Amino acid sequence: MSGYFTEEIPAEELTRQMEVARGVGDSVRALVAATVVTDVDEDDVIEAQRLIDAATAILERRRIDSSFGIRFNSDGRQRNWGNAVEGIRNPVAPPVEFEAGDDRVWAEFSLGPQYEGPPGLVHGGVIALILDQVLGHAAVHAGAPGMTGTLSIRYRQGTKLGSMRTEAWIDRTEGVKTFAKGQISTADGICAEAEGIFIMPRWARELDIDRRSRIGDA
Ligand SMILES: CCCCCCCCCC(=O)SCCNC(=O)CCNC(=O)[C@H](O)C(C)(C)COP(=O)(O)OP(=O)(O)OC[C@H]1O[C@@H](n2cnc3c(N)ncnc32)[C@H](O)[C@@H]1OP(=O)(O)O
Repeated sequence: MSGYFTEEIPAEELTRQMEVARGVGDSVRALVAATVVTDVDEDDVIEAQRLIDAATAILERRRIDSSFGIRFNSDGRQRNWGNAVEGIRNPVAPPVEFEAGDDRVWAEFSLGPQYEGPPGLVHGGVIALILDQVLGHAAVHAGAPGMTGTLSIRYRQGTKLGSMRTEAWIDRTEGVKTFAKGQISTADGICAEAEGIFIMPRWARELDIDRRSRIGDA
């Protein structure tokens, strides 16, 4: 499957590139939030738009001819900068940065006004997006990665925009299927719970173990 790359960037250089990528990503994230909630006069909006279009023209001077994909570096780090949940250079991504313990993965993060569904609450599709990723991450962490086959979500209460936590763990594995569970919570308690089945796809079952372990990475 294309979109997985191997690269050799010296460790210090990769760290420097990550700082630049995070910087531009964070700036555009702030821009997106400001665009949603700005209350300035129309002349200022039009002036801002002119500057944004100029910035876009600079970024488009040179571009890769595909989506970003996943790039594995020789120092063990990976770049998934285009990922919709974790991608540091993708302004659509909050980004959510996962941590891993013995039996689960988790992340604390914040969702701003650009993720609104019902007034003041996170859009249900955004909740699903994050739960898909955290459950998939738990499958990878358990050494049983896969593509999402089925994802079921129970929305227990509205999730207020702002700070929240997500976590996930593996319930069981059955052959090529990994059953994961997880949740999103705020200061109000658990807001949504999910169960997912992650499946090592048929084409990946043929790969060697090292390449197969990368399937769930995203
Ligand atoms: C570190 C970074 C962490 C990254 C986390 C990543 C999280 C994000 C993950 C995603 O967003 S993945 C993108 C969304 N998902 C997809 O695009 C998947 C699209 N579907 C497929 O690619 C295939 O349909 C799929 C891989 C799910 C299954 O195809 P296969 O041809 O491998 O299935 P096969 O027919 O061989 O069936 C294998 C087993 O899975 C079962 N199965 C197949 N499809 C299923 C399904 N959809 N749900 C539940 N079970 C399913 C099937 O019954 C069977 O069970 P048994 O082994 O018990 O017989």
